[in-house]
Amino acid sequence: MGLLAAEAGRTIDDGLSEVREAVDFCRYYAQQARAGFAVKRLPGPTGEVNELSLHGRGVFACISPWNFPVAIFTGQAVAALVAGNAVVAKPAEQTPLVAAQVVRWAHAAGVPGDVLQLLPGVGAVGAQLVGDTRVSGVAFTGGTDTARHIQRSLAERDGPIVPLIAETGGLNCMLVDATALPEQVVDDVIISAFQSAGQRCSALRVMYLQADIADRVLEMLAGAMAELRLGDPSEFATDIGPLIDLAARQTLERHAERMDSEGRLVAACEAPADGKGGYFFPPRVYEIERLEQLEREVFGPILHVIRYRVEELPQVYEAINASGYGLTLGVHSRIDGFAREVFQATRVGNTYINRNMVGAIVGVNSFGGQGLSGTGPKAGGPHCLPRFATEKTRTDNVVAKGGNTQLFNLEEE
Ligand SMILES: NC(=O)c1ccc[n+]([C@@H]2O[C@H](COP(=O)([O-])OP(=O)(O)OC[C@H]3O[C@@H](n4cnc5c(N)ncnc54)[C@H](O)[C@@H]3O)[C@@H](O)[C@H]2O)c1
Ligand SMILES: N[C@@H](CCC=O)C(=O)O
Repeated sequence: MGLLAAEAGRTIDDGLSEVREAVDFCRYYAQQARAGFAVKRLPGPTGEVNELSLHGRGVFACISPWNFPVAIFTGQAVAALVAGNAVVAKPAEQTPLVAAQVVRWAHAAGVPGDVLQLLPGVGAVGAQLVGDTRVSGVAFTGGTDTARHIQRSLAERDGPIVPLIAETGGLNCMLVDATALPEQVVDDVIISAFQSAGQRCSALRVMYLQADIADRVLEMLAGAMAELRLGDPSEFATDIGPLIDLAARQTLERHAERMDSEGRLVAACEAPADGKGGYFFPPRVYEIERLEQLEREVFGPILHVIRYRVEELPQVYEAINASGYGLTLGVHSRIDGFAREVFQATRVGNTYINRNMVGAIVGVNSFGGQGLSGTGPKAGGPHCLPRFATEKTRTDNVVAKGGNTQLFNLEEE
């Protein structure tokens, strides 16, 4: 957790949840593999034995981002390993030290060195890895544009056709209706939009707020933001640490400049008293008119708010689906029917009702999106491991060896 704070700017809370998630991935995938990789007997005509089994594909390239440099790095690698593959793990260029530490521990725990190899380097190193025909599958987590590069590169490659598992970004929305409890909304919005300095793919980017309660909720949100403390991520008193690097801050500054003219600034947090030791960006909330004003994911602590009237809900669902992203979604309402309607009307991977929308737990909130947000299967979910494997069937005409012995063992009913 110390290394996570120093290298990735993760707060103590973030570090704790990352370590826990990494451990959860190890235990969950081990359990899933024991249950799911057992040979399955398939039905068939008498005298013929049919079996289905799962096998590793070969070498998997696991390419991970800097924002969960322990949990995602570990989750990808252990899923591929437990499915019977060897792994070349390429961490993000911003976080090679934590990755090296995880790999050292894996080797110390008994994973052979030639079965799990660390390949630190910049994006071009990942590109070279993907282009190598000895790689039999790619698990990627990162930006949507990078996933597209990888998909194109795999399509152009000679040799076997290999799977790409890609988990990417989101333009995540929350719908808050007039029956929601404002205090709970504000707590959950603060966590969803600003925890980890908004550097989570799952983070809330756009809150749709029913016009009838908007002023009150925004006033409370501004009050809660005034309590947030930015600073050294290794201090317990810190709520929000720095951004990952200067480029990230510059991107947010450019976006904020555009929002200053296109939107209305509702609230902004205080910069840390001593802004040294990191690229800080105090959280901000802007009110905007339409979701279409955001063309892509804004990866940091900037929340956008759109007021809506009940009769506009069909257009709200349409806008969310038309964005093409589909990662996380929040609903705050005390009307079950409304939450159900939102769930059914939107094409989104993870919907959270009356709670925050980050911090998916392995095996509980199996995580992953659709459309521009990823290919699936969900990380930490029951359908994940088979995608890392290849399937074989074995059909044996046992009659040819002297008969179907099973018939002799049948008991009379
Ligand atoms: N859906 C999810 O589960 C999930 C989880 C975490 C982060 N993310 C997304 O990740 C992004 C932030 O992470 P990032 O900035 O590290 O993403 P990124 O796409 O820039 O980099 C991710 C990884 O890809 C490598 N890479 C870059 N170019 C490559 C190429 N051409 N070929 C192969 N590999 C290449 C990088 O070196 C890094 O290891 C955000 O968009 C966020 O939403 C998604
Ligand atoms: N699984 C994490 C997000 C991973 C992406 O950054 C969450 O649910 O908050």
